[in-house]
Amino acid sequence: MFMASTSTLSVVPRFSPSCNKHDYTKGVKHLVDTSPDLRLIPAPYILHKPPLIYNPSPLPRSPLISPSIPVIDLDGIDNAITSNRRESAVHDIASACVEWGFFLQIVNHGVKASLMKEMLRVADGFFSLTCEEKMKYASNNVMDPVRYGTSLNTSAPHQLHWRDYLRHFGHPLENSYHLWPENPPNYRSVAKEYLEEIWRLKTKIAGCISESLGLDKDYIEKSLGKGCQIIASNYYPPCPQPHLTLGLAAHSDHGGITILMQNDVDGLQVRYKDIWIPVEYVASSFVVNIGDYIEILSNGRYKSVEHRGLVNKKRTRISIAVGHGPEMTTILAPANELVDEKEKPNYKPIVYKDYIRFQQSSAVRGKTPLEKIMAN
Ligand SMILES: O=C(O)CCC(=O)C(=O)O
Ligand SMILES: [Fe+2]
Repeated sequence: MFMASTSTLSVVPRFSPSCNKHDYTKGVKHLVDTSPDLRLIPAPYILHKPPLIYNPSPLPRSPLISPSIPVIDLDGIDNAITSNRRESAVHDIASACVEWGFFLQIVNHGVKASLMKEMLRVADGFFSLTCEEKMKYASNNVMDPVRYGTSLNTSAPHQLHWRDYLRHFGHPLENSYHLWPENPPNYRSVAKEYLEEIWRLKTKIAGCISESLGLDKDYIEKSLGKGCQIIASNYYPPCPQPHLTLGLAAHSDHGGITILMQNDVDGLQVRYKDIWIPVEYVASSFVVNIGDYIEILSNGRYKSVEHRGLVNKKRTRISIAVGHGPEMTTILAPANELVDEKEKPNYKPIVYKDYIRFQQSSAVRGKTPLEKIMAN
């Protein structure tokens, strides 16, 4: 979930109890709401040479240089009568992996459109609370079960990004439900229903990925043990100079399977070979990508793919990413079935919790954290 460039401005967001103007730790929404004439973005948000590093202008839609993200239809994949539907979904997933690493949009996924909308509404409601109320959830500890914050998810010094976020654990619900935001008043009930549905959807997708790797259908699901689910709601307000900054720097996700939905404002891009492809909004769909955990488990057959978030001048973008990984104490390592005498493990074993801490202990993103644990 994070940043590839190096920083020299070294702005460290620090949290203080009062809500003074231009205290950037209060969030970028607070900055925008309290600066009606904001025409230039403050210096801490300006990234070095962003047009060169990030090329944020939308790419022309030519099939040669701008292929579209594969769309996979999950309708009927668990129905014995339409078992060919499953075969074709598994086949489509395997080819998307070869072409894209693993990054796709899914439709007919079984989650009600009304619940998706409601989840977006309560996330928006949270960001619209007073600054004082949001700051009750602010914390500098990246492992805290509930956190409101701004910019990147690290307490290391970094240049600011045009994003506020709310992150908290989901499944297993009993560990953190009582700590989730109390407002808006229906936040907890809607987020609970949403996260339970997304957990089930993840199980369906994990089955297809396992099969496409030639593993038993429940291989990945079993490998998660009790599992770990983290929801990150991202809020990107309009930005007067979007070409000078980013909402979220290029990163790969640390977990196994991320299921993301967004409002109808574009901004997500995925790295395809060496160019950035915009992920266009498809109503009622989810964007699904694998993270570092599945890259490791597959011994590199499937690659976690870098993605990033751009901002725009006109409209607030909201995205809700739900990541799924194994229990925190799990040792990440390639599946035994996928390594043998000829094919050695390509990654050094590491405890999941330590990998997350390692990834979030610095502002260096891209795929650098994963490269650091590669075996050769
Ligand atoms: O805003 C987006 O679309 C990307 C969010 C994301 O990649 C994340 O939260 O890990
Ligand atoms: Fe991400």
